Amino acid sequence: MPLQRRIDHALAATPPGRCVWVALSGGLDSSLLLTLTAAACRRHPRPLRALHVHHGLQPAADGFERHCRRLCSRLGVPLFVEGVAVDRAAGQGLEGAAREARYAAFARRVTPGESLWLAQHRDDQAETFLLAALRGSGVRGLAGMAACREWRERRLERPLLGVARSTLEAEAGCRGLAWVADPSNDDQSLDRNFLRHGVLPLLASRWPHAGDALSRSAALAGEADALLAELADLDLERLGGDPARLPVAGLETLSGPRRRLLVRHCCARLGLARPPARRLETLLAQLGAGGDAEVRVAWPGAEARVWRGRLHLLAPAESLPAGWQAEWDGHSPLVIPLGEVRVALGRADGAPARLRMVPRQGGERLRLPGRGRRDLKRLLQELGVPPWVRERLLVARAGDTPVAVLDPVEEAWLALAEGWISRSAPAGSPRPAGSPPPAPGR
Ligand SMILES: Nc1ncnc2c1ncn2[C@@H]1O[C@H](COP(=O)(O)OP(=O)(O)OP(=O)(O)O)[C@@H](O)[C@H]1O
Repeated sequence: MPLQRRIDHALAATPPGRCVWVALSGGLDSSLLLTLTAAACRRHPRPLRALHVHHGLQPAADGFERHCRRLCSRLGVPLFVEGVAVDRAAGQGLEGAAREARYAAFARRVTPGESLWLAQHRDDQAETFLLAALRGSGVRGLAGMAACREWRERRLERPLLGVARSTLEAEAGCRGLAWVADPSNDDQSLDRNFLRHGVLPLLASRWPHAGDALSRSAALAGEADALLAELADLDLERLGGDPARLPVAGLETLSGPRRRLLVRHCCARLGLARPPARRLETLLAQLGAGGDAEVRVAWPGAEARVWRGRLHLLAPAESLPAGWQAEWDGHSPLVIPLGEVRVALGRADGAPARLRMVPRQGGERLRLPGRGRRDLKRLLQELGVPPWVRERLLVARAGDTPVAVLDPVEEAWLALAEGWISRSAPAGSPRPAGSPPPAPGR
């Protein structure tokens, strides 16, 4: 299909009125994508904007921005430039850190409900497939980049994913299009560049359709991955349907591969990082060992615990700074170092409250309505509160007296002393403290 028609189709499939953003690096692919999309917008009018992220990592970066400005002004497309600070010390390599900063900038600019178009093409997909194979990935990694998917309530699309780089180069040549070359794309110490310049041309010299074949394999792996997700959903349904609390006995009825699949799938459903293969093996071996041994296996971005026969998948616990406590009147927003907690608390008789919020220390006793003074530890056991939740509890004290117990992550009062009531919370930020950040994906 001719390139322009491909983009026209993609735009026609975008609901009228929905804003389309083109992520414009200034390279050949995204400069061409913007040019084609601007032309398509004349036939299928949609609000169109370009977004350039200035990473500030190399002297050439100002030149990228200048090119983007020139191109957008020629096409009459509004350009937004986002400067980012790349955290080189984040332990994921410079490329990974730049990518994370770029996606954070995309999320800042592009509003939920809008579409973001990226210019990756078929040869990028072939490289991604090979990189995944060289890491020993399963079908999910081999599937590479999705042509279209939901991302943080936005629509992420790659309308050029089925198009060969050579086709894009030819089209840009015919149009006399200008673009900027990123010198870091020639650095063959980077794996992707080594594949691009060294390996793929060699493969293509023997198998001219190598790029096409590899990207077809990626698409087939994507289909297999979708089928596995359906299988995992069926298993999850059979085991009660709660991805955060899987029954260990039910898990043990599954074959090893299905058990691994289900745990990974549940992590994804919960927005948690999937466990690396070896961590997952450790976890499942501990489950298989049986008994009440306290199982706790953590990996970056998530952890798993077993309690009362269930495997709990959790965001990693965030702890409060040592010695932290806060004065609170019970109705103003309660802000703790983990975020804002949307709860309110008051005296039943309406008298003003002067409270101090402190982490639970142990040994607290509460006077419960109709039950007298009760030991908090026993009370939490009776309520079936898991140990890791007990560790994060805050106690509201009036003077020295504990009057309420708060789970700041669930934003819920677990116990209230006689004379105290939970009130409706002040309006505030929608993020519950401790909720995991959405993971960037493919
Ligand atoms: N600095 C940036 N600002 C905005 N979008 C970007 C930026 N860098 C990359 N992108 C988007 O992500 C896609 C993939 O990035 P990648 O680094 O593989 O491409 P590139 O070689 O820099 O640029 P191009 O794809 O335009 O030739 C780009 O096509 C573009 O849509």
